[in-house]
Formats: sequence, structure tokens, C-alpha cells
Amino acid sequence: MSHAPVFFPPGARIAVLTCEPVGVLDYLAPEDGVRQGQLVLVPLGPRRVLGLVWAEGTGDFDLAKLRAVGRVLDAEPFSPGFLDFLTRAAEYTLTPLPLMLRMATRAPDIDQPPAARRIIVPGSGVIPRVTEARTRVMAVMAEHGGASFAASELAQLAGVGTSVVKGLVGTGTLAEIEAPRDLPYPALDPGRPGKALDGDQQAASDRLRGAVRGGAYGTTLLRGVTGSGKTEVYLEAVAECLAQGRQALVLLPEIALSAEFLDRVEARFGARPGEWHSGITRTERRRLWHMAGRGQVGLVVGARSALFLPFRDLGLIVVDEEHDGSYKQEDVVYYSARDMAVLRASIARAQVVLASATPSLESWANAASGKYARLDLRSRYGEAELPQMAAIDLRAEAMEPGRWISPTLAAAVTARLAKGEQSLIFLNRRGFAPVTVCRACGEQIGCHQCDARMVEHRFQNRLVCHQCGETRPIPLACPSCGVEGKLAPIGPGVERIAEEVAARFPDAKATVLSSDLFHSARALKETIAEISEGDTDIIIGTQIVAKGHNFPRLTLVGVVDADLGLQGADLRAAERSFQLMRQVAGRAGRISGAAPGVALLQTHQPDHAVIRAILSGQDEAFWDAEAAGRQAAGMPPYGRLAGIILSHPDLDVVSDFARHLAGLAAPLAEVGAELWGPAPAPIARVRGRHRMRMLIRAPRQAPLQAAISDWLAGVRLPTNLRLSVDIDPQSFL
Ligand SMILES: Nc1ncnc2c1ncn2[C@@H]1O[C@H](COP(=O)(O)OP(=O)(O)OP(=O)(O)O)[C@@H](O)[C@H]1O
Ligand SMILES: [Zn+2]
Repeated sequence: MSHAPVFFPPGARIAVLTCEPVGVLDYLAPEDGVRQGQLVLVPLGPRRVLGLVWAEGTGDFDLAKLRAVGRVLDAEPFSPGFLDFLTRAAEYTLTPLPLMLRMATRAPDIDQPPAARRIIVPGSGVIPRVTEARTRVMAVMAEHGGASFAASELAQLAGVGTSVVKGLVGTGTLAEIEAPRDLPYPALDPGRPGKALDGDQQAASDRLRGAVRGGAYGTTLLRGVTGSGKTEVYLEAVAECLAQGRQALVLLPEIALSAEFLDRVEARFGARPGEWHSGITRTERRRLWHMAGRGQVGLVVGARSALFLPFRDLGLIVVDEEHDGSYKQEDVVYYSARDMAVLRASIARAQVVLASATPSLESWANAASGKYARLDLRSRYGEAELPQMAAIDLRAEAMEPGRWISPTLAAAVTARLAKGEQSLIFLNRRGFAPVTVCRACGEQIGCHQCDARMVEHRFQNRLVCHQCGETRPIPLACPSCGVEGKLAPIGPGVERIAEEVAARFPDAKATVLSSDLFHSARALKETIAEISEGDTDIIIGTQIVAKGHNFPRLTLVGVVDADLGLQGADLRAAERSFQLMRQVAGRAGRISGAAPGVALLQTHQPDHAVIRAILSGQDEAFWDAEAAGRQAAGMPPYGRLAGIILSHPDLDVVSDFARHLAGLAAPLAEVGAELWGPAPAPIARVRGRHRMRMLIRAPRQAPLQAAISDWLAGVRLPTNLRLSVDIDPQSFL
């Protein structure tokens, strides 16, 4: 594709990519002509649908009978590079182009003009009479740092009636003004001085700045131990990118992390970046989408889907905690934001920084082979030391029945309490108990819709299915045998650990941090801020606490069950356990000059190779061993995998079809790929649909996507059968 957008004069035959399954259709260019990459509304049957001017028309449909483009939308045209990215991302992930277009246009009211609207801004007065509701409104205003709100939006975010907002306007505390929609973001100032960097940090910063200045594509693995200052270093790369007048994108795995990050950006550059994730308002979502296209937002901080914003000139993409599983989307469009970041950057002549203390084996191998550059931050910033790590051998502990915190761990917590320091008790399992069993008949309560057990969530007083989200009240009588009072929770979740903590340390202030306990991103962020500044003594948390947080008073991390991730035959079980344990341990002892932190891992298998690797600190040896194992088995990153997931409400339909499909797999064999399955998926039923899986393994260089396309090309799916292709699968459920 050439890199100058083409202009189509009125009446020219053009190909328009629609958001509908029909894909690309020919139309006539409208009265004033239209440019390639412009968003348009086109007639389709009786409807008008969103489309994108894709290319010159190619069809042989009679020109006189073609319909004309209805309207050209008031949005910056997509650049040829962005069109190229969408095309190649679609080819790589085997996603139909219309779905890609949907991903790239996920902003509300995209077809509406940028008319003026009434928004609320800070006024001049102070709050005359302080009420709780008014304080909440002002807190939301402060938290969003000058973002614009409609009155109703502000009220909703604060959980108050619109009258409270109007009241504050009446007193002059807030003001309601007419403003154009979609205001540019305040410029960040890259010239402000950053923090003084230490040796490794300075060297890494120089290299990254040089790479960004070079204006060519490149990917760098920034590997720095926990607390080494990776964020400080990549903010230097952001500064360079902004100084070059280009845009930067920082992807974070968790919105919970964004609050601290936004503060750091503001401290560094004097203004806040644009934010893109599920917690932002519709107004902001629309504004950011447009400003990305116009080049009027310098830095965007976002979740994985920010990668599909129509940036005008992207010069840098940072993928923070690049090993994190949440970068993989496994719904509708299956893609890895980390890998798509590399694709996008290579087209946009941008730099990618993959930052992590515990890189994925994929990135580690790409750095080892020279495909990526690698920079190392080998020690923590300042005087802070890495935590000391040790196992607690549960076989040798006198565990009390119904308790999960060993005497050794409890004693360590007590010692921290005496010194006024914080402890973190970690268990990567939400809810109160993973299984509820009837002591009369042995029944385990399951979900009606899924092959999954219901998980007791005591704080909500309900059973919850972690597959489909269905909830029901905890029954009194067993649904199977009808006996009352015999249902018993088996095993611990974080809520149960919280109960044990309350019983053991009644005077300590404990806080549970689990994603399901917060109804909004704001509530979660508030609690995290409270933990890092406030008087929490004991944090009880799931993996949400493992990532990237700085809790200054935290000196002890206790892992309730270090064996949890080692079970199961997952290809990445060892890698994931290693990453998670290291990350969670890395929260301890991050303050320079204070005593080093301690991480204690409760385990029944202290001699397990992975547990030993976690404790040893020999990271390179761990990766070498993992790499050797994968290489011997022809597994990623040394071989390629693709998953095929089929589902249908009727088990016979899906299993017959799966067998039929497997019988047609000659195109796979032709490229040297093997097909395993079909077999019932490990979670064999979700939301009432029966699921079958197949797994394809191919040599690294094989044209896997082309072979799969050939294979599936002529196949007709039975009604209501869903087929998904997952290239480079992370999950095998
Ligand atoms: N050069 C510096 N000057 C002052 N403070 C620094 C410097 N580098 C790092 N720090 C501080 O050290 C702490 C850890 O830094 P940062 O959060 O950037 O580390 P990280 O490598 O991203 O950690 P993790 O991987 O554990 O999330 C932060 O509080 C940060 O402000
Ligand atoms: Zn369910």
C-alpha cells in the first residue's frame, strides 16, 4: 500500500469497507469527492452503515447502478499506515476486516458532528455548605484532573443526583459552560527535568532516547528487577518521543495501576495524559478517539484496545509488564496486544519498549536471538535491596484445621505488626471457597449453564460462576439430596483468608484487594491509594496486588499456596508461576534505606524445580531451562500453535462437525502442521454451549495462517455453531 492517501473525485468508483459481515462493497464517491481512509456512512439495503473508504473500486457492477456514499464523517481520515496495520492484524489473527474496523471505531456517537455541548468545569467559589454528596462530586472532579463532563455524567460518577451538581453550579463552586466537544488535551512538556537517574537507568535511557530519535522501527526488551525504576526509564523515552512531536502510547495491564501512573506523568510532564480504558466516560472516550486522530493528544495511557486508536503519528509504544496475561484478548477478536504493538510500530516506524521484571519466554527468546534489543536494570533503585525469599514447608508445619496461614507465617506477620510495618498475604483465588460440597450426599454445587463449580462469595452472600458470571443465593438445603445445613465450603479463597486474618490478628487493620469486590475502577483506585498512604496493616489480595504497585511500608509478602499454579498440564504453568511469585515478592521492601523485604512461600513441594528457581534468584538459568524444554518439544516460541474452539448448544452437532472438520485438514498437513483433537474442551460447557477444541502445532516458519484459511475456506458452519481461531493461544481451556 502506498503511503500517500488517494483522493477520489466525485462519482469515482470506490471500495468501502463496512462494519457489516459483507465486508468491502463498491460505491460512488460523494459530491465533494472523498479521501482514502475517511469514515463514511453508506446505504446498505434499507440501512445506513459505518464504512471506511478503503481503495479504488474493483467490482464490475454497473457504474450507473452503484449507490453513492451518504455522508463523509467529521473525523480525521485514517492514515495509509493505519489501514495497513488493520489489514495485517486481520491477516495475522485471521479476523474478518469488518471486525477490525469495529475495533478501530469504538467511540460513541462517531457519526455525530462536533457540536457544542454544555459541560461542567471548576468554578471560582469554595463549597459553601459541605455535604457528603458535594464532597463526592468535588472528589470526582479532582480525580479526573480537569477532564470535561456533562452534568449527568459527573453526577453518575459521583453517585449523586444531577441536582447536587446543579446546586454546586448555583453556588459558583462549579460552572457550566458551552464548549466545543472534543477539546485537545493539554500539551505535556517534555523539557521539564526528570528524576536524576542512576548508572543502569541512565545508560538505558540514553539508548532508548537515541532509538526514538532515530525515527525507525525497533523493539527493546527493558528488563529490570522489581523496583529498579523501569517506569522512570521509559518515561525518558516518552519525553524524547514528545520532543520529536510524535505521539506515545503506554499500555498498562490493569486500570488499577493507572492512578499512580497518571500522577507520575503529571509530576514529570506537568499535565495528565489521555486515558483509554473501561473506566472512562463516554465523553472522554469520544474526545480521546478524535484527538488521537488529529494528533492533539501527546501521550495516551490505556488498556490493550488503545492499540486500535487511529493515532496520527505514533512514535513509541510501551508495553508495561509485557508478560501479563491480560494483553491477550480471547473474545470475538483473538489478539495479543504485545505482538500487535510490534506490528503497528514496524509499520509506523515507531519504537516499542517491552518492560518487565519477568519477561515472557517469547520476548526473552527474541532478545536472545537479536530480534529485539535488550536493556537490563540489574538492581533496585537507590539503597533498596531485592526481597529475601524462602519457602515454608507445609509438611513440617503444625497446621490447624480450617486454617491456611502457617505458624511460621503468622509469627512473621506478628513481628511486622510490632514494628508498624505492612504485610501482604497473597492467594490467587477470588471468593470465599472454591467448592461448596454437601456433607450428606457429596454433591458439589455447579453452575446450571457451565461445567464449572460455583464459587462462594461470602461478602456478597452468593454463589458465583467464574465462567459465565451467573450468581445465586447460597442455598440452605442441598440442591441434590435436599438435606439442610450440610453444605460446607471447601478450600480457601481470599475472603476466607481475610476471615482467618481477622480471627488471628483482631487488632490489625486488614484490607482485601480482589477485583470482584469493587464495583468501579474508582473505588479500586481509592483503596489502592489508601493502602499505600494509609494505615492498613495487612493486605489480603489476589493477583491484582502483584503488579507494579509501590506500597512503601510493605516489608513482608506471604504466599498462601505457592503450588497453586504448578498444577495442570498448561504449557506455561512454570513460566506463569515464576512470573507471579517474583512479581508479588517484588512488592516487598521497595524503600531505599529501609530493611530489605521478605517473601515467604508456603508450599508442599519445596524441592519442585519451579519453586527452587523462584527462590534461587537465578533467572537466566530458569529461562534457559524453560527454553530448552520448549525447544525440545517444538513448542512456542520455537514452534507455533493455533487453537480452534467450536461451540454449539447441542453436543452432537458440535462433535459431529468437529470430526467432519478434522477430516478436511489436508491443507494443514501440507505445511507440516499437526492437528490434535477434536476433544471436549477442559471446560466442556459454558453458558449452555458445548465446547470442543483442536490444537494445531506447526514448525516456526510454516505459513500457518494461510494453511488455516485454506482449510476453513469452503466449510459451511451449521446454524448457531461458533468457530473461533486463536493464533498463539495463551489459554487452553
Ligand atoms: N532515578 C530515580 N530517582 C528517584 N526515585 C526513583 C528513581 N528510580 C526509581 N525511583 C523510585 O523507585 C520506585 C520504583 O520505581 P518504578 O516503579 O519505576 O520501578 P519498576 O521497575 O517499574 O518496578 P516494578 O517492576 O516492581 O513495578 C518508585 O517509587 C520510583 O519513584
Ligand atoms: Zn456458569
